[in-house]
Amino acid sequence: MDENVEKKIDSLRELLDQYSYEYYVLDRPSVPDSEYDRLLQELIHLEKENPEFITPDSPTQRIGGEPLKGFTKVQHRIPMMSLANAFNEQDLREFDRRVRQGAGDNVQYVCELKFDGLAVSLSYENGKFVLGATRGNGTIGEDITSNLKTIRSIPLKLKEPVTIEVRGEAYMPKRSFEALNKKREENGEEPFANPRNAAAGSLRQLDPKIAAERQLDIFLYGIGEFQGETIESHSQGLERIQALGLKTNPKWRRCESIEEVFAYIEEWTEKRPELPYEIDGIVIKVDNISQQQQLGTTAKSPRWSIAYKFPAEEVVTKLEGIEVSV
Ligand SMILES: CC(C)(CNC(=O)c1ccc(Oc2ccccc2)cc1)c1ccc2c(N)nc(N)nc2n1
Repeated sequence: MDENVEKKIDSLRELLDQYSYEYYVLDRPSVPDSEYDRLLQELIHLEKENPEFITPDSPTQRIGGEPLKGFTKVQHRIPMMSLANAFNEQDLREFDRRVRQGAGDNVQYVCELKFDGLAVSLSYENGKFVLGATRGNGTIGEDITSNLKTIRSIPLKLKEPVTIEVRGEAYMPKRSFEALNKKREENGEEPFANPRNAAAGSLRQLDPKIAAERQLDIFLYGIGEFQGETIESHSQGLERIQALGLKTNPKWRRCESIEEVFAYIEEWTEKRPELPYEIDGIVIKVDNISQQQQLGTTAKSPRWSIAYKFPAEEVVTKLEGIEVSV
């Protein structure tokens, strides 16, 4: 009897993981929600009757148990760095000149959208999600594993049993932000100023049930440690973590020159309002890893990457009838 139950539980988990991946990572569900819910209820029922088969990576374990008393500290083996800023074309040409000076003229860049959320690190051991942490001060962060487990686009099990630590940005989509603030105002609570604060506030909740209601999402954009595999370029790294079942943002692009970087910035300055999530700039990275190592880092940020920040949007406030722009 137990033999069949275990097989049934495993096949339900596999199916639910696949459906969850299609819905939350690919944004391309192959079954209606009702089918997913029916299978999940069946798995919950089977696990209740056979608790000895419950494993931490089961889809039923996403919303953990009791609220935490506090967050334990986590030391990042590889620091989580911040980005130097560029505000105009001249800053970017300066960056390009410095990169060519340090790594030679044959350099390619990768451009990515700069997500305006909370930088987090996800650790997987033999393909199982074991630790999620905030960036903190770059060296010491906080263990928010139970809250990150509630983000449906974070797989509890990778498509391969690798040991890897990846970095990315947890964020609140614009629609979730508007819905959350509407509810808060209806309940007489203080609305969040922006999706970034809302995401940070949600991940700082001690009760995972609250984080689970906040409909957060994530984009992974970097690899920290990767046991047994060497990555030659940043773009190859993005493709590899996507193949593992992790959610990356598809809008990244390889650029052969700083002129192509300008074109990418132009394109996304225009398209920014249509995006379903906030971005506050564009991140430019040298693609080749050995050139990254040649350029190295300062104490705070890599010399091979820079963030072009969009100009702060004009906020016009009416003060006693006169219009002022701040
Ligand atoms: C580039 C990096 C700063 C990540 N990289 C690192 O944190 C990092 C960490 C150790 C590094 O190298 C070291 C290795 C060992 C010791 C010291 C440094 C290099 C980069 C970054 C930061 C924020 C980003 C963001 N909001 N959006 C996108 N799209 N990309 C982003 N990329």
